[in-house]
Amino acid sequence: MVPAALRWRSVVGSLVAAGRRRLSTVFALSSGHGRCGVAVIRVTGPASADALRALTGGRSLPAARRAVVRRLFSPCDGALLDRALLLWLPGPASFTGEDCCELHTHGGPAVVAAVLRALAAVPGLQPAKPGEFTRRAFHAGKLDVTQVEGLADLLAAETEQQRRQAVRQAEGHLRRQYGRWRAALLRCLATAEAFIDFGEEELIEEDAMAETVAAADRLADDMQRHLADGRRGERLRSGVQVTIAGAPNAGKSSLLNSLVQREAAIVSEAPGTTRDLLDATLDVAGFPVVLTDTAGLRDASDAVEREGVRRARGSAAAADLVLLVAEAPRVLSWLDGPGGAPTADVFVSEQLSALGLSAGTESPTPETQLVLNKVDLVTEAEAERLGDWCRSGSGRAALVSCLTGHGVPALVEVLGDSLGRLCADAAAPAPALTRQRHRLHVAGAERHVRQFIAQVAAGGDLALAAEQLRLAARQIGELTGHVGAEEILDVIFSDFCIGK
Ligand SMILES: Nc1nc2c(ncn2[C@@H]2O[C@H](COP(=O)(O)OP(=O)(O)OP(=O)(O)O)[C@@H](O)[C@H]2O)c(=O)[nH]1
Ligand SMILES: [Mg+2]
Repeated sequence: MVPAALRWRSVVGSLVAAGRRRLSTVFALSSGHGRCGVAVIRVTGPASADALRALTGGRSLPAARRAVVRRLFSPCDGALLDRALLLWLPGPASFTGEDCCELHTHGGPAVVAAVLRALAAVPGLQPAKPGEFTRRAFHAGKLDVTQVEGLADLLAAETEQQRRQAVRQAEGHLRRQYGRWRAALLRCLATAEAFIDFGEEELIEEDAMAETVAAADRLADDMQRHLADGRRGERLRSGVQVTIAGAPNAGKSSLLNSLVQREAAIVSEAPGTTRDLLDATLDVAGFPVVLTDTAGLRDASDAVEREGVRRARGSAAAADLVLLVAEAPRVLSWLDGPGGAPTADVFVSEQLSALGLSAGTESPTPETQLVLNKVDLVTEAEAERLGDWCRSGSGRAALVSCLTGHGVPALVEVLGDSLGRLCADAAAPAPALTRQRHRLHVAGAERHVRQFIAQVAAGGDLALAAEQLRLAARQIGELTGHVGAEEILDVIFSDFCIGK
């Protein structure tokens, strides 16, 4: 009878040799850290089968892709570690394209630590770096860079709409669109090159070139449409900037607190309470919002307040949406004042310029939603009159009392509709680009395609024109990672989880 320790040593010994001649195999805890019911530990690489055998006391591998329950032992001394659910996922039909296995162990930190120690003792195995599983999937051609980005976004998604956009990108929606464009570019390039080689011998039909130019034109238009999305996909990914602005004491900080449902900002009856910008994140109808409270806008004598006002104006100018807060009683007296009763739109633009928020000629005035606060201080009839007046404009009425909470749910609904317009529709058939990187490459590709068309139209050298198509295809290649992916992957994985 061979002693258990010796038996285990011989299992380890035979694996040492195997480990040395093979590529690396990596493992990591893929589920979250801390105490939990079940922890998922993943292994990928050629020694995955050895790892499974080493931890199950040399038993044969389970059937592929069938969950089995087995006891796990330390490969060093044969000690029982846990009873776990195992999955054997042989390549290439696995996430990474390599042989993989998953160990679903009990989630206690000591169990996880013991199983990770046991895996580290298997020859050829080493801990995975952040994003290493996904990097291997990319190198196996399972994912392109846009899908890797989609996965990163899916892991970071905090709202429902972000999740929807990210999951579609991870599933390959952008990949397919860019793949079609690249294929179309290569077809155009092939015809152009055939013309260069054989055109003079009249082996190519005359209208083949005209068709190629027409196809390039359609492609450039597709790219242009894709770019003209008002940054809606990027906004959904990174959050919509909503700035609360208005005169001092209008109730801006009170509104921020009502929307985020906590006392995030200081509220007081002294005008000029808020000095600095205060950000709070919030999920409105599944859309991610960064809500910013600002200093009340006025000509301040105090230097600190003046700086606050400057920052407030900057935040409003850069915002996707401004919530312009005004006090309902003041608006009423303004309506009854000598200026008569102009429409709500006129009021908004007058207010924007009086507060120094209208952008002038350089940048467009930000989208603005008027919010009339302190409706608890006006009569019901007056509130009704204000509501009608608001509806006379292009915006929707938002009469609230931050003190009583009246009208806040209706404002959230109005806000949700605005966000729906400002963000990409995650269910739309045409996927939206979600990063500035995408925008730069698509814009570059479109520019080259248009140059190709212009050069052909001008009767220029076809070889030079064809070079533009090659450059356009290169831009799309960089976008999807067919060209120069490593640097982009390094950036993406720099904040990726270990175990993914
Ligand atoms: N009656 C009434 N008072 C309100 C309401 N909302 C805010 N207030 C009061 O108005 C005062 C100013 O509120 P804040 O939220 O600090 O106003 P603000 O616009 O942030 O003011 P600054 O930061 O100074 O520009 C406080 O005394 C609040 O309690 C409301 O709906 N009704
Ligand atoms: Mg304030």
